[in-house]
Amino acid sequence: MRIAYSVETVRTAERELMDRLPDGALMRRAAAGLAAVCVDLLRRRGRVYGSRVVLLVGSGDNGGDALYAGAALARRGAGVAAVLLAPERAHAGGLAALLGSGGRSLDNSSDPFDVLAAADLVVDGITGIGGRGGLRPDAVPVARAARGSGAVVVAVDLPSGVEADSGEVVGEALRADATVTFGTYKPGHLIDPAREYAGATRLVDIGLGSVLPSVPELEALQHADVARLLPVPTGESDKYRRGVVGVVAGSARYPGAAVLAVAGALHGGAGAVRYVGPAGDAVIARFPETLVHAGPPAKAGRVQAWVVGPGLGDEPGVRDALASDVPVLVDADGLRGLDAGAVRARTAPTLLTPHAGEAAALLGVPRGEVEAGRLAAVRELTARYGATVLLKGSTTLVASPDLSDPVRVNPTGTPWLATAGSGDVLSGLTGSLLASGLPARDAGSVGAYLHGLAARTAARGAPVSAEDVAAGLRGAWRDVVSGE
Ligand SMILES: NC(=O)C1=CN([C@@H]2O[C@H](COP(=O)(O)OP(=O)(O)OC[C@H]3O[C@@H](n4cnc5c(N)ncnc54)[C@H](OP(=O)(O)O)[C@@H]3O)[C@@H](O)[C@H]2O)[C@@H](O)CC1
Ligand SMILES: Nc1ncnc2c1ncn2[C@@H]1O[C@H](COP(=O)(O)OP(=O)(O)O)[C@@H](O)[C@H]1O
Ligand SMILES: [K+]
Repeated sequence: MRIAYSVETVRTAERELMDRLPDGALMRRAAAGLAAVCVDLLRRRGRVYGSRVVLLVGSGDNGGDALYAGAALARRGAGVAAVLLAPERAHAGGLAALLGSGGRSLDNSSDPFDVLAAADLVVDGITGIGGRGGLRPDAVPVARAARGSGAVVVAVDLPSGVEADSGEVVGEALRADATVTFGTYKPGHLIDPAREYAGATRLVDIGLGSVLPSVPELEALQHADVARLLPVPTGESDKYRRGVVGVVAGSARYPGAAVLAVAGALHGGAGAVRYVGPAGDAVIARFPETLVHAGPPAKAGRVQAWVVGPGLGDEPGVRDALASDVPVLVDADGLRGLDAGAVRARTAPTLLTPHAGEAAALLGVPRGEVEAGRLAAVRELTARYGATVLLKGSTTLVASPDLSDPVRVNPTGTPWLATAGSGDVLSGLTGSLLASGLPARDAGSVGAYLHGLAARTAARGAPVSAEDVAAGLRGAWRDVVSGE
């Protein structure tokens, strides 16, 4: 499991650890890890000795890390120059170490832009967890010059300008090729758009693990975590014990959504899929194993979980599903005008699966606001609806209404998933996991994980259709179980 903590928690833990260690020990550990990554990157491009390294140094400890790492690189023969954005406030110990190791700081007469243009590697130490509100105007020109040079850009702790706690990028930020972070990931490393600015992220152990609380802010499942959650039939199982998932989807206009949701549902571990709606013929033609019923859901027979909404148009069904006493996943058209009171009144779990546009409509805000602030949006939705929410998109998040549960971030997936109908497959799959007994947060995060993995494997750099994603689900399940 990859986990992330908020800045406040990280600072508290750092203080506790610092009290037990000699002065400067944490920064030395951080800088050593940072220097090792820089050495590795320089070696891949040639060699360390004689390479040209530029440090962008802000006024805080983030700049201190950069200076100490720069000193280590200078000792190995790199030519290291520091661009001090606030010369009088640069980390004194770090600056002394750099100068003492043969590095230099650029004074006012030197042109940082020439030096940046010739750099092999730029270390971004402008801001880390202390940065707020995007890069300040004085930092913008050097940040742009760094990005515009042919150098590899390595961010210290976080790409300067991104918001560590939310993953938001509210102004200009410096896009890195790699980010070296310390002690633990922060939300900005896992959530877009900040995650994209970070490039490949490496975590350096500085001993913080022993003082961090047991419950993180965010968690990202990995193969082994998902494998433990997958429902597997035993000798005692029969199709009803494995769970029946009811799919209320499709309309005369969108029969395909019903087919795709059923395709997903057939791969989620339930023992049977019951389809309810007007697209029964299309469903049976493709999946004869489906139990079809024209509706309404209340008369369709017992199920262990409902999926309601994909391609539903104005067809009925949402109210029936919500009135049931089993878990319900509400997606797509089912989310239109969804009554928060009706959801809150339910005794069984509800899982809402909006994309950014649907989330924005539910919250009454512009879509861009949800895309820019995914974590805040998913939390607000769980609070308003008292339901578990899976917010789809470039970073899929799953949050439960219980605030003590870490928000789950899905680490699989590919932008090729942005294709019509792939969300229908996800809702069928996730509903099937709900029917086989997974709690809503687990069903949502396992569903997103398998879905993203199937898409990534199916795509391998080329476009995929929603059908391809559904067809890849069995392989994804096998990969997870076998640990590949
Ligand atoms: N604590 C520890 O044990 C360890 C900490 N470590 C390291 O310390 C880092 C945190 O250091 P930090 O707290 O000094 O803050 P930091 O990120 O350097 O920036 C704050 C400074 O930047 C400024 N500033 C703010 N916003 C800005 C903007 N938009 N654009 C430009 N400038 C802006 C602001 O200045 P002011 O507002 O005062 O003008 C403030 O002085 C952490 O990320 C990690 O790298 C590691 O060594 C491991 C051990
Ligand atoms: N840029 C992206 N990167 C990764 N995944 C994405 C991106 N955009 C969309 N997706 C994923 O693609 C799927 C699209 O679902 P949805 O928007 O409901 O489409 P549809 O309604 O056509 O089925 C979701 O699983 C979502 O997380
Ligand atoms: K930085």
